[in-house]
Amino acid sequence: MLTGSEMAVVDENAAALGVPRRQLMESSGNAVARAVRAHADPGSSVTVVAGRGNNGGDALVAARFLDDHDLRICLLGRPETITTDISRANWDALQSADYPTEQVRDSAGFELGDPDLAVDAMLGTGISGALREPAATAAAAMNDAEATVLSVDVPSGLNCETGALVDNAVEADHVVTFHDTKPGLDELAASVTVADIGIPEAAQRFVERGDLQRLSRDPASHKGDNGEVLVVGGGPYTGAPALAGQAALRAGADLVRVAAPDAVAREIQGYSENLIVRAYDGDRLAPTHVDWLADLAADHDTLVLGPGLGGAETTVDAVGALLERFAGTAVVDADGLQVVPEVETDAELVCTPHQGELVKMGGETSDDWRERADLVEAFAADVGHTLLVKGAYDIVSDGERTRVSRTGNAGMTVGGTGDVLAGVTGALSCVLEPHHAAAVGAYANGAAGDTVVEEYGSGLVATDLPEAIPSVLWG
Ligand SMILES: NC(=O)C1=CN([C@@H]2O[C@H](COP(=O)(O)OP(=O)(O)OC[C@H]3O[C@@H](n4cnc5c(N)ncnc54)[C@H](O)[C@@H]3O)[C@@H](O)[C@H]2O)[C@H](O)CC1
Ligand SMILES: [K+]
Repeated sequence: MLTGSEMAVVDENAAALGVPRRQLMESSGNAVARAVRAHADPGSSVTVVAGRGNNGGDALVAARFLDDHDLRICLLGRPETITTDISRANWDALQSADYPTEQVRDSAGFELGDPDLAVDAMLGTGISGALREPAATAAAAMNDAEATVLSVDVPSGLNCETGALVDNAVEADHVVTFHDTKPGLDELAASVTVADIGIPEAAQRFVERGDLQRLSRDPASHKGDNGEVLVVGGGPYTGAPALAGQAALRAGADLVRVAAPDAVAREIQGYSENLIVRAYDGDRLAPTHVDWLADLAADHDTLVLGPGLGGAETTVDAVGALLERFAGTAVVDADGLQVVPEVETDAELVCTPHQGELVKMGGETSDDWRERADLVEAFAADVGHTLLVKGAYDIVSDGERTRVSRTGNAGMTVGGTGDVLAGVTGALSCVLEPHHAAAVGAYANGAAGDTVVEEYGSGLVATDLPEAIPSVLWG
């Protein structure tokens, strides 16, 4: 099942893979015509009621496949107000070929008549709110008529995010929906057909630019709030937490604090005035710091745990103890990773191992990315957390859903790029669910690398990446 917004992601990913929406619409229209023929004999009367969006466009395509029917095509609105170029092109094609089209200017101008079958192509995934005129009048007429009603994609009036029906929705007898079923279709009395419209499986498997749409939508729980990130890192190393922090800021976090040992706090602050550095005593993380850190972490949306902490036993113990106390979302990287398989935590973790670290955690890997994807999925299910396994193809899995990001290049094997990824993923976790944050994080980090490699070639360094992140994420 796919919601309308998930469908839009897949749709744009298909376009990124070379299958543009116009081509999909041609397939949708063809599928609609097949459904019409299944429910209306040749020679019977068919009235197409098309809205001004792409849902209408699907039916305008279908009309070209229905020359054996007694056809009437009503557009709800003026052709100049058709909302998309591809729908307008299909409207124009009907004009050129002299199909029987009509324009409905207002509700008084609509007369359904008595067709054998009515095609409801008024509204699909683009709906908001109850049906407005003239769609409302047209829906009522379809519901009152004897005609068989065939809805395109969903009955007009079904909210494709929630599955809820508005009060004045179309009551469909049949629905032909595209690519996958939609929320709410199961509960209808209608028969539902899912048509394959030629969206490649890769549009769902690979993270592509369509996934970036997630950033402009949805995060209802954080309205206007782009998040506060706490980086717990540093000690033996100082660059890593600074890189993670700067990357989190470039990925849209409002505030980034870095908690670090006071022996290195000034040095970390010295890298950037944008970071807020909070110091704890000593020169590396130890269990005595956990109470203070747990309280601090609770005031943040996400925790990025690991960059530059080092692998001292006391530090690793402290990481485990901190995760036991933490109940939010944490991105765990580097030396923090080894505690994850054993730790008891209420936190949702995004673990970002490279393949060597994955094996140390107890996971398996393979040179074949498809096999690796299956292995990562199984291991993610085992540990009960999201894994982002870095490689030429990054694999992201929460144990059920598995995505592959193919951005990035050989120049990114330089030190520090993983710290950038952890920071970006931490910031995105403030506004997206962990699985999507990891997928978009992997994509954006690699795409930033692909941007800067053009200038620096194999001389690119990790500090080049954060600056390239904003244009990747927000164009
Ligand atoms: N996603 C895909 O892969 C494909 C989808 N196809 C079809 O496209 C529609 C979605 O098209 P879209 O243009 O985004 O939206 P709609 O046509 O559903 O509606 C937009 C249109 O409706 C007006 N509007 C919004 N709310 C209301 C309302 N309550 N009352 C009246 N009018 C309303 C809005 O102003 C716009 O004018 C999808 O369902 C598929 O059918 C592709 O063809 C194939 C690929
Ligand atoms: K519809």
